[in-house]
Amino acid sequence: MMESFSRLDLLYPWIRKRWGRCVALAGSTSAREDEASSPPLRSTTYPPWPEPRVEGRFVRPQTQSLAASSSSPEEEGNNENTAEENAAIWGLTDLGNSNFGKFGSERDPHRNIRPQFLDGRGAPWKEGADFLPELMEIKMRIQGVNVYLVGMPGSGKTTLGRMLAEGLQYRWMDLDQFIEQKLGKAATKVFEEDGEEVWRKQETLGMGALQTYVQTVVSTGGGIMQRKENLPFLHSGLIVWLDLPPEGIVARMQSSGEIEKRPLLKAALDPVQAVRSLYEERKGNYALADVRVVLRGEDDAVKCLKRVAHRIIEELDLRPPKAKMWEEKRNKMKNLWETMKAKGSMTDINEVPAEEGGENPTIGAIKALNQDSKGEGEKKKDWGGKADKRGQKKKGFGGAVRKGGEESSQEGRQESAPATAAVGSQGVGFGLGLEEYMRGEEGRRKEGEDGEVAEAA
Ligand SMILES: Nc1ncnc2c1ncn2[C@@H]1O[C@H](COP(=O)(O)OP(=O)(O)OP(=O)(O)O)[C@@H](O)[C@H]1O
Ligand SMILES: O=C(O)C1=C[C@@H](O)[C@@H](O)[C@H](O)C1
Repeated sequence: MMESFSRLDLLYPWIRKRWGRCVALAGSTSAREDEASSPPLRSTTYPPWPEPRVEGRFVRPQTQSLAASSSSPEEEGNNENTAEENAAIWGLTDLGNSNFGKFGSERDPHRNIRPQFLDGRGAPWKEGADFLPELMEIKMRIQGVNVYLVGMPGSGKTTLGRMLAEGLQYRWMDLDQFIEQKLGKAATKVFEEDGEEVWRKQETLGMGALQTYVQTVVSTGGGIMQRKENLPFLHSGLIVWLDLPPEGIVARMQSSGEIEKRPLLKAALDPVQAVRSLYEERKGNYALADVRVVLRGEDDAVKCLKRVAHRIIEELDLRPPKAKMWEEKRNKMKNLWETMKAKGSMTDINEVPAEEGGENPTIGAIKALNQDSKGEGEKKKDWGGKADKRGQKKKGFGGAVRKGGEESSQEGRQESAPATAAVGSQGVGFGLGLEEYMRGEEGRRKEGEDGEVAEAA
């Protein structure tokens, strides 16, 4: 039962940090060790959830329908766009019946409600309250940035993503579902009828659209780390790799009947071998995530989520992965915001001022994608600069599966992947958090004290 908020609840993360976690978390490297040394979880009272902060703030595009409402967000005192408007700015114009609409702040079903702790299938998730303090601590420490779950198909990104979003009281979005709804067909059909490249472009555009959101957990597609143009987007948030071994993936899918629902996987002669070779191909790229969570197939979703929470906190403690980058981003966004304010409005993404004398690489990537999708569509290079041999032949997950791994051994792929530093140097660039996030907690506190926005961090 929920009880009233006490001061101890607020202090709990710090108390735990000082006395509890040094035993529980320090130096634990394997998932099993994590489990064994978890701090005793308490059945806790928890504070009322704060009002979600306004997200998705952006200058309205001057389209016919929107021009009447406001040309200057400041004047109207309401400068948040709907999800569709943000998506339109990023080139996603035909959202149709998309899931994405749910994430518009005004219509967010999660707004103002307490977490109900349902698991991925809608069953009550009673144990959730036990590790709510950990979730609260994560929420405080990541300051509203998005969490991107990455990992192999079947690793639990959808299931755990929903639960994590609920626990953090974030929005949740499944990128696969979003694309499927936008294109009006299942991923497998897109791969078969239009080719992998079409899917991959939509993934990148979707990631771009998400850059105007904060406080969102995104369950990405299994191939998201395979494209370097997605990395600046992913690195604008916290990337969590759900690392479930191939055996666990196949066992889960077999027991839930999912394998039957995936015709391409079903067609594999040896599913474990097929998943394993895909895993080998990809693990070097997944390893660019900020947090790797080794999961066990036999653990239920609540246990898995608990491990996810522990690992995120552990990683934030051991080597704060993004603090510096987030700070830089806030500053960049502050400059951008001020420029946009000075202009009164912005009509086109192309008008975003180039940073440091060059084109913003993120925007450049989006533009290139848009152009490419209009024209012939030249063959993309993959990470290591090699031409993508798989092209339309590979049917994503299923394509690799069917080939039983013969094609997927890519020695040297890991070495050829750009280092995280190189990713950082592309500049996470654009889009996250906007005004609220730029100011950050400290800025907001300071604003409260002296009535004006202060530099965050
Ligand atoms: N911890 C868990 N315990 C048992 N089953 C799980 C667990 N997590 C997920 N599952 C089940 O495994 C299957 C795959 O999970 P899920 O769809 O969440 O993975 P995913 O990473 O989103 O996959 P994809 O990338 O293919 O969409 C589902 O049937 C789901 O119910
Ligand atoms: O692993 C992959 O390449 C894919 C996984 C799915 O989530 C979808 O994103 C799509 O089917 C491709």
